[in-house]
Amino acid sequence: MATTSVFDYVIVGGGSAGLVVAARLTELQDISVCVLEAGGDITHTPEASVPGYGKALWFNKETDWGFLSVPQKHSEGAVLPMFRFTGLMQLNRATAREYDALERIGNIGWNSAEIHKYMVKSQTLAYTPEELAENHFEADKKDFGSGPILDTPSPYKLTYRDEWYKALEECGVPYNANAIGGETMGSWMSPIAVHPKTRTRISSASAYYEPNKHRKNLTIITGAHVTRIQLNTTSGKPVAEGVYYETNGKKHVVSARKEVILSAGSIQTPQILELSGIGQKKILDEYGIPIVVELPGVGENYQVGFFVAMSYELKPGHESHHPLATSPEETISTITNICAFVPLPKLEDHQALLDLARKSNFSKIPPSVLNIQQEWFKDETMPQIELVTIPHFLPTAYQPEPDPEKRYLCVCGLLLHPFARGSIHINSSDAFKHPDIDLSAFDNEVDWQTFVQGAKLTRKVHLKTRAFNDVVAKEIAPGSDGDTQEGLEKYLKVQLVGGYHPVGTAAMMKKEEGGVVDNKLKVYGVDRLRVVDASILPFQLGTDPQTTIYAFAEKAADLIKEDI
Ligand SMILES: Cc1cc2nc3c(=O)[nH]c(=O)nc-3n(C[C@H](O)[C@H](O)[C@H](O)COP(=O)(O)OP(=O)(O)OC[C@H]3O[C@@H](n4cnc5c(N)ncnc54)[C@H](O)[C@@H]3O)c2cc1C
Repeated sequence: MATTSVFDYVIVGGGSAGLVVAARLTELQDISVCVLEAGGDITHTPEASVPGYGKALWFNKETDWGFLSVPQKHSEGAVLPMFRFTGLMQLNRATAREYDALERIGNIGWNSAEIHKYMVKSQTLAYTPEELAENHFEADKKDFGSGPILDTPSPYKLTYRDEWYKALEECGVPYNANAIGGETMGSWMSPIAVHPKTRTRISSASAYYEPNKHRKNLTIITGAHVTRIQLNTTSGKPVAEGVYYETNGKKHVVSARKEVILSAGSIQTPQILELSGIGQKKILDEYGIPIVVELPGVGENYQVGFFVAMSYELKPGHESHHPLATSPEETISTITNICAFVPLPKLEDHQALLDLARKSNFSKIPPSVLNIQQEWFKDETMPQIELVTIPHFLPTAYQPEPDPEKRYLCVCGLLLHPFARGSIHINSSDAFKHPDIDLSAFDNEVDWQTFVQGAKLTRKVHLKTRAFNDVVAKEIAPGSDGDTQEGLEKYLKVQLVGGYHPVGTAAMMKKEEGGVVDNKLKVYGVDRLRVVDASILPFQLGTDPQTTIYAFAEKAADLIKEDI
């Protein structure tokens, strides 16, 4: 086995977080960084750069890992696809209280003011004054800086946008003119990450890597599958000295003079830790991996949220994505999302849900987090359900093919703060074998009943409001099956999708509560090893996570620089 090279920092994973850290560290010219990415560089392929082509990447071996969950025993044995490709590109932020909760559970220096500072650093408001007015978006300039991620409006105009806002208002959910200012409750249109001139997707690859790829101190090796961390255990506390990886069946090791940074995402970061001997002894023993650091929280605390989509046919005169459209101008319409963030009191039967939550025992949730989650559940303004409209056809058993003459609307209902805690663990010592991904979907009645109420709200908005009466011709799915409690619940179980936002498997929490990293993102019990990706989030945020992950990675880069 040959040592290929030595760098100051080795980053595992060139995704959303990893490339931000690489770009910021290599601003220091005397620091060398190597990023190892298992996938290829797809930044300029039409599938990755044209907004709306995202679906072409799902289940595509070249671009998606093809992860599947283990059968979900509380959801009729469903095996859910766990896509790992970013498809939509909504740039949303959580409420300020959610970021403050990071500090409330013991992570000093992680609060809304601090995260806001890094959101400002990473994001630029790229709306013209006319676009702000047209989108009823009262953005505050202090929430943006001149960072590489551009927040832009979709150029596609929805014919039913204002009716949708009014329909939500009829259901008690007001319009929110600045939902990225710290309070997300309400309905609004999400800013998107699409370049205003080229109409190409903005990602950490296009925004943080492309402009800096000429740097002599930045090396990216693609097709490099990291198999484990090189740990030196000869002098007391184990030290991360590099990583082992494989390219085209050839084995390599790359050394890190200063640190190894794991940014392999919520599914593979815990996998790599376990393969390296960091995790639960019982699991590592089972696969013959010598234990280096016993850290029971690795791979636990997995939260992903859940969603289900419903499908509507629009009345003549209303526009949406043409099912056969492929040009960038046309496919961009599929990411023109109006969304609504709905707290519990806006759902029917919310008192019953509160009673249920009070009586339930969530033994897998650490006490400090559970207190906060119960507090949010009661909160009049903390969203628990998100409705997202995606203006295109949804193939279902009810109607597998679109009628090209007609226009459709698909609406997803998401459970934002699930009480379920799943896990991701290795099932082999082979680094190429997918780990067991268990969402624990609906292992508790509170999640399930809240999800059902969210679906009822979705149907009410689209079928029972005056404002939307002239917009929807009919509901295709679940259609009349949704009129009975039994029929609706069956539909939700069959159409359930595991969320796209996995977090929590290397949580930034106290070690005794199941934490894996401290507030400097250092792995407990190991020197020179940090985690910087979505896995550090100890709880699910009620938002799309990308902007938060960029901000976390920006902060992580500063934390690392402080130690140089
Ligand atoms: C379909 C879909 C749509 C989404 N839409 C949105 C949205 O609209 N807005 C939003 O905010 N968020 C969205 N998300 C979520 C967002 O994409 C993720 O939360 C975010 O990318 C997570 O960042 P990360 O750095 O933790 O992991 P990733 O971005 O997944 O990066 C991890 C990287 O590590 C690499 N890697 C893994 N294992 C290894 C290994 N062993 N060796 C080498 N490299 C490895 C992976 O290939 C990957 O490139 C969406 C997600 C999906 C799946």
